[in-house]
Amino acid sequence: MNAPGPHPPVAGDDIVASLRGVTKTFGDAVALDDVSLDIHRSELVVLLGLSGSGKSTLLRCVNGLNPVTSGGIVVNGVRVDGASARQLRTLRRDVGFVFQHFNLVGRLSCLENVLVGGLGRLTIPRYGALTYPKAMRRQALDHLDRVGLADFAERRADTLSGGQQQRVAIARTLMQQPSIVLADEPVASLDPENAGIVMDLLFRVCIEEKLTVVCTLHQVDLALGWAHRLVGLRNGVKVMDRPAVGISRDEVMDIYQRVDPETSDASARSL
Ligand SMILES: Nc1ncnc2c1ncn2[C@@H]1O[C@H](COP(=O)(O)OP(=O)(O)OP(=O)(O)O)[C@@H](O)[C@H]1O
Repeated sequence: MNAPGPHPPVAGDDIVASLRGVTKTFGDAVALDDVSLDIHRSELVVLLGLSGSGKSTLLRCVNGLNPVTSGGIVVNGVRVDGASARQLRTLRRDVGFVFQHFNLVGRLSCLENVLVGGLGRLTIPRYGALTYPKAMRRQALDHLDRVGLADFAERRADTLSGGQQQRVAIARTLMQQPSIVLADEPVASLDPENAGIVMDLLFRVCIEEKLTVVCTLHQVDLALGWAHRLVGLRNGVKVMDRPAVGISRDEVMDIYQRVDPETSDASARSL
């Protein structure tokens, strides 16, 4: 596997997702606290922070899975908070989601799992790979080839290793033809070697396709190697938002310092 990419310049300056003063609470727990953030087209943003700092909640707010408590989110021109169910369905067709646990249908073949990514473009449901249009089957095979799994097309997904399953999930996301990809700790359940391979693959194809990516990650070195921008969360507060170029590992590790809950707000906001 090649070394991480050289931080290619961001292709566009236009903002495709914008969060303004977003707060999300679950009962008494404040998962996001007045977070504002702009994501630019083709930008690769990595969210870092301790477990429970609000990273997954932020991703889920962006595609409307978590309604915000206050504040506003606009994605591809659509106001997510307050969007109708129909608007959300349309939005989600354009926003791919890569999950930690892959979310494949284990009893289906790899090819059919990838084809599922294209369902949003069809008007009637399909059962079995052969019921999809031939052009889509060819496309799905191409995506499997791209992630190095063309030979596994007919294999049941649940017979693959975790790393292979995540590669199928990446092919499924490509099949969806999204403009934005949200990835929630996509390699958290993989061993370090496979984590590196899968992350390199995900970032590489997203950069090649000029996709906008927001990814939560605990692997700081991978984030430093690939991301255009690093955003740090601590106790739901945005404590860092910087281009990845020029930032040191120590500065990134600062995000992971535990803080006294009595003073966390003040110290976090002052960063
Ligand atoms: N559905 C929920 N109900 C209640 N509390 C929740 C819910 N989802 C998240 N939280 C709380 O919100 C806070 C942020 O959680 P979140 O999962 O966003 O953190 P995270 O940074 O993604 O953590 P991890 O790295 O472990 O995935 C935590 O205190 C969590 O317990």
